[in-house]
Amino acid sequence: MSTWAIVPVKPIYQGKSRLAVVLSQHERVLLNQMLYMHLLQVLREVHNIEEILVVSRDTSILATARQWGARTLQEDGRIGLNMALRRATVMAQIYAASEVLILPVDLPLITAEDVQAIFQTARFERGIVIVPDRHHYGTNALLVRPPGVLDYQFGSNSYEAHCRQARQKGLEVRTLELPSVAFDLDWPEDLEHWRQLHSTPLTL
Ligand SMILES: Nc1nc2c(ncn2[C@@H]2O[C@H](COP(=O)(O)OP(=O)(O)OP(=O)(O)O)[C@@H](O)[C@H]2O)c(=O)[nH]1
Ligand SMILES: C=C(OP(=O)(O)O)C(=O)O
Repeated sequence: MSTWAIVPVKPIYQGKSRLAVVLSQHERVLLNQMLYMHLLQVLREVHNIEEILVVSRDTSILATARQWGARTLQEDGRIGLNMALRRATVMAQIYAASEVLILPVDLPLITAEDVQAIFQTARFERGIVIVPDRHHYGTNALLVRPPGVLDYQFGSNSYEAHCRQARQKGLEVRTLELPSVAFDLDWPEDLEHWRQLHSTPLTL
C-alpha cells in the first residue's frame, strides 16, 4: 500500500479571503502560514503516508514544502482547485500510489490520530472515506482508493456531490464524523468559535 497525501494550497496572500472582513492582509498571511505548518507537521507524524504532495501556484509555498521533505507540483496558472487536484492525483498515479488522501489546509484542530482514523475506516478495495464539515456541506478530508476513480467536485455542496458520484460509480462510501476535522475556518463566525473554544496561538 503506497499512500499519498495531497495538500492543495492557494497563494499565501489569497487564502482565507472570506476572513478579509475581520482580518488584515498581514493577519491572514500569518494565519495561512500557521495552518499550513500545522498540517505539514501532522502529516509528518503519520507513518503510513509515503509521500506528501503539495500543489500550489505559489513558489514560496512549494519551497516550504520541499524544506519539509514533501513533493511539489507547480500549478499551471489559475486552473482551479479541482483541476489542480486532478493533476496532483495523476502524479501520484505515475508513482503507483494505491490511494490518495486530499486535505485542505484550513483544519486548525486536525491531529495525526484523526488521519489514522481515516485510514482505518478505509476497509475496501475501491471506495472513498469522506469527512464532511460540521454543516455536512463541504468536504474536509477525502480518501480515494485507488487514485483517480473519483472526479473531484470541491466547491458548493461538495460532500453530497462526492458521495452521490461515488455511489453512482459503485464505489464504497464511508462517511466519517470527526469533530476536529469537521471544523474548518471559512467564515468570521468560525474564527470566533475557534477563539472561544481554543486559545489560538495568534493574537488574531
Ligand atoms: N492549489 C490550489 N489550491 C486551492 C485553490 N483554491 C483553493 N485551494 C485550497 O483548497 C482548500 C479549500 O480552499 P477554499 O475554501 O476554496 O479557500 P480558502 O483559502 O480556504 O478560503 P477562501 O479564500 O475564503 O475561499 C484550501 O487548502 C485552499 O488553499 C486553487 O486554485 N489551487
Ligand atoms: C471547497 C471546499 O472547501 P470550503 O468549504 O472550505 O470552501 C469544499 O469543501 O468543497
